[in-house]
Amino acid sequence: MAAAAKSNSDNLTLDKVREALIRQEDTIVFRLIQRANFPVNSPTYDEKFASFSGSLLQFVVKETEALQSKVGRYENPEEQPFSPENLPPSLVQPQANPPVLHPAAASININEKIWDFYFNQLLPLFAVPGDDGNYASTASSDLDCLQAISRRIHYGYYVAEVKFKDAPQDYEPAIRTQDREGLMKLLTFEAVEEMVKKRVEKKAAVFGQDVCLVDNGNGKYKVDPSVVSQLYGEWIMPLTKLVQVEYLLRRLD
Ligand SMILES: C=C(O[C@@H]1C=C(C(=O)O)C=C[C@H]1O)C(=O)O
Repeated sequence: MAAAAKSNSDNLTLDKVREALIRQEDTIVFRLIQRANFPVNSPTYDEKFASFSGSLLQFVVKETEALQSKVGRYENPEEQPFSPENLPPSLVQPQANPPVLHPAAASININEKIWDFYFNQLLPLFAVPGDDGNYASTASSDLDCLQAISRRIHYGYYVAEVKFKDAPQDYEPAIRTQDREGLMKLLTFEAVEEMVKKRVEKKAAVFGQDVCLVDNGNGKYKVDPSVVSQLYGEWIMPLTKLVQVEYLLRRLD
């Protein structure tokens, strides 16, 4: 949870936000490993489900998000739905904490981009071709992956907020001129990005090996560690930065 980032905006530090991102890496790696238990299972996506207007996957996403919305999931700014149309309202009493983020965060949802790269580019890199008939498990496992990745990317709101608060004099001129490129330069730390890619590759190797009592496993990984590094380098970090830029552009509204 975003406990560190949420209690009070004065408690928000870049170190704490980065710690939260590091913990989320574990979740993402484990969820990919879980999804890799099943082959691609294309009928989950390609066939219309019963009398529903879309696929089994779309049905699972819509129904799961409706339930989660009722129990307050989307009251957290970093939780953004994939199927936002006609979501039922939360039945949970809103928390009285003072808001940490600028209200603009609520208008930034880039889940369409996440959905697109996940199914069209990432999934074929780590799920083997084939069909074992486990479509329901496949769909919920996909949603688990999508939600973990989406939360990590939309956590960019907090990263941007803390960077802005730490150096408003640097960010304000670029925000006033709506200078996307300038903002992107200000918030990018290439050395941090290189460390993130190396660390997630190592996590995928450590978490995804077969554990045996007699030796150190067979050297095979459940998800190729270089795919996890690619996931971060090509999609997760660029999209986290996109969320940061979108948030900052509206930060003075
Ligand atoms: C998230 C941050 O902002 C940028 C994005 C990063 C990421 O998504 O991991 C890493 C470094 C920065 O270029 C950060 O500074 O920690």
